[in-house]
Amino acid sequence: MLTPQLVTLLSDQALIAIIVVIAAVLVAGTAGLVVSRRRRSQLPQATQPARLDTAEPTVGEDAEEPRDTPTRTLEDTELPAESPAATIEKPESAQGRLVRLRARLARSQGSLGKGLLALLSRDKLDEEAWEDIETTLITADVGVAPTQELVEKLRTRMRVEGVGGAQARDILREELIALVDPSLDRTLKVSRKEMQPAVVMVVGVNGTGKTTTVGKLARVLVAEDKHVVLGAADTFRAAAADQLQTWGDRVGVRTVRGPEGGDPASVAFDSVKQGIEEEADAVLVDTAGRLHTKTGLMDELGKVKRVIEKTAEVDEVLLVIDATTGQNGLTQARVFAEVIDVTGLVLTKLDGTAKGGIVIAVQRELGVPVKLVGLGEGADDMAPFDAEQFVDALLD
Ligand SMILES: Nc1nc2c(ncn2[C@@H]2O[C@H](COP(=O)(O)OP(=O)(O)OP(=O)(O)O)[C@@H](O)[C@H]2O)c(=O)[nH]1
Repeated sequence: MLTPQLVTLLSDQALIAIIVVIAAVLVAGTAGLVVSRRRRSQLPQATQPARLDTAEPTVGEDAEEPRDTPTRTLEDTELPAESPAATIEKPESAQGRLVRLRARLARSQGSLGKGLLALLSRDKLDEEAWEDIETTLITADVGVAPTQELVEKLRTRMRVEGVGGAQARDILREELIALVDPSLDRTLKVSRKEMQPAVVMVVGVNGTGKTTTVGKLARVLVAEDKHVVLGAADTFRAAAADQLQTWGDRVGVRTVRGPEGGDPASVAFDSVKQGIEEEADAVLVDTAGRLHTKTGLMDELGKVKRVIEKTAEVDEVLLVIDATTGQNGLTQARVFAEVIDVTGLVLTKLDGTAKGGIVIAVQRELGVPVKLVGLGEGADDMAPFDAEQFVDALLD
């Protein structure tokens, strides 16, 4: 028989037993979970390939959820106003630039200047030596007629004045300077007239460095505290206007542009109008040179000039020639000179050629002075041309 005490004792023991069993079950369960978690975390990721959803969109399904607001275009996006003053550069003044760039010129033209000097300083100047001098000059693109003229003068002076290393250098220097012609007026007409800005058109075959020249010239003028406006009349190549504007932005100069493929004459007109309104000192107009026929070129450049002249006089037409193109450059120069009155030449890339003689040849050919020379891709690597400094650099 179960007494009440026994019942109480039994139920206490049963209670304890139940608690022990529950505790054991709980402990075992927790341990199992920990172990399985550890195992999972120890498995290398690579062995757990993500499950791929292989359902592919079918025809008519949109790639993304339809939306009820239209996608914003680039034009709609407002850019934060930029403070122009923060990025404006202070260009180097043009004065003394040729002196800074002299070493570069000397390096590229070493074979011309030093080659001539070495030949002239020989103990015996025989026919062979004179022939070598002629070849050196022709190879440096001086041109046949100026070469013969120079050799003739050198021969006479060396005979009359006697030969010696130091004298040879002086004679050569004098005769080269005479050939480059220091008497030519190389001043750029870039000063404001009574009521109007000076207008400069920059022309030349594409790739010669026209846009770069306009940009560099703008810097020269800004360094002289001149107020400049740029005209991107090279509407042929979209990037040309961007390129020009970048040059302008760097020195805080406005660039007037038109639509891509638009009428260059109308952009030129607008830029001059802008220059007049802003009372600018100078308007520099970049033009396209990508014209294959002389008639096309004449039509375009002639029209640009005529349209500008409705409101202002064109003060300078600068023809840009790539010095590395040699005879080709001369041929191009001739064509341009036939279609427009060129007032000055810009010889670019003189740093990249040993043929500095092109300065002499092209001036002779066109009867127009070289006014500027490009001596590198740097923003201030363009200098006003000076006959004496140029020859000194050749003979350095
Ligand atoms: N080394 C050197 N490179 C130059 C000089 N001048 C211009 N260049 C380079 O020549 C290349 C052509 O210059 P651009 O100014 O684009 O020529 P462009 O005549 O305006 O050409 P288009 O716009 O295509 O008609 C650029 O890479 C310039 O950096 C120079 O004096 N020396």
